[in-house]
Amino acid sequence: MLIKEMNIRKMNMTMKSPFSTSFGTFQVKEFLLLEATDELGNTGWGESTAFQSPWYSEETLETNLHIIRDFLIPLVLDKGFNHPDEVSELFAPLRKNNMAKAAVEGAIWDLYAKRNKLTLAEALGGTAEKIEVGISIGIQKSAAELINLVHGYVAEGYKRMKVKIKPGHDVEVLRALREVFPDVPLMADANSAYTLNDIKLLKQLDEFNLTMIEQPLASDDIIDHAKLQKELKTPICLDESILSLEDTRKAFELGSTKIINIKIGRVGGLTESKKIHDFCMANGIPVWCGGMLESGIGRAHNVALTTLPNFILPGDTASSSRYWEEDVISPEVVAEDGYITVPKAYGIGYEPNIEAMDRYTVEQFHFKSE
Ligand SMILES: O=C(O)CCC(=O)C1=CC=C[C@@H](O)[C@@H]1C(=O)O
Ligand SMILES: [Mg+2]
Repeated sequence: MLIKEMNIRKMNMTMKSPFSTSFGTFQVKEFLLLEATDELGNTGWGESTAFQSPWYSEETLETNLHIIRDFLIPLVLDKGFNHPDEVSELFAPLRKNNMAKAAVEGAIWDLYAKRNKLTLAEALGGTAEKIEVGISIGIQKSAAELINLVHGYVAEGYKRMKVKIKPGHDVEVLRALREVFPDVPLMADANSAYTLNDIKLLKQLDEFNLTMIEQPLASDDIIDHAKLQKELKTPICLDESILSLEDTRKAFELGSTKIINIKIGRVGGLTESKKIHDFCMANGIPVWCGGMLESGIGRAHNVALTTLPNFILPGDTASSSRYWEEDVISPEVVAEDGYITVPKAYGIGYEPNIEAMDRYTVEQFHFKSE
């Protein structure tokens, strides 16, 4: 498989409603889509999950554009690959920049699957025909508004509710939710908003029977999380702190986490995601697939990854229509009664909707080998 062309699209799409977390609020989403073409004219698609601002991680849309254009594309262009696992080996000498790497690697995984007449799920070794999904709900102005939203998502059949918390918006909100929904699978994501000084408060969360608390402490920490886990009944799930298989191993050995949220972009691609999945499966740590408010391309990659057997807990990959008036794939991703049926078409299994894509493309950068 020889990579002959790469195209970068800078996208600008507006979400139906703003999304608020402990680190900020956004509604306009600018991101990159990547298209790789081989010598036979097959194409594959990838998405960068970096946001415009370095809130969730240090990567941004612009740092990704720089790394992809100036470092990653020159490495893959005119290069032959037998398997997409070779891409992450090729990128290994370049430090971090995982979301940039994952975008390019993802396009090559899709290309590889299509070229070999496999679904991306099959290419990864996944077998599930449908996957269970939950929903992630941003911080709302009032508990009443949150309760209202949760009523709607429960009625739609989503398998678990994830709510965002931050200091001043935690115990009372969860208590209000639990009063109305005593049995709904519920978890809280703090996006690193607390420190060990908040142990007393975090211990109070044990009374709400949460499936897990996601990333309560610093985004680069695994030491304090281990101390906190000893004090909590509620399992800790690490998100931001886990950038690789190595991080996973260390967090597991320290006892910092009982569950891992795998985000393809955060860990540098599907190959690393699979390694983390396999390690967790061997060590009895359940995993689930996190979301980064992706368009259909990234969403399709998440669906494929989730078909691996240790994705035991429902992920964040909700229907396209939960985020977008119009998605950039056809058909759109649809969750029915909390399940997404894994598509049977080759590669990511959803067709890029080029007409729609063009409407949201602000700039393109094309690279072609002679
Ligand atoms: O619906 C989704 O795609 C998940 C959204 C979500 O929960 C997150 C997206 C981006 C950054 C964070 O706020 C958060 C997370 O940390 O998991
Ligand atoms: Mg998170």
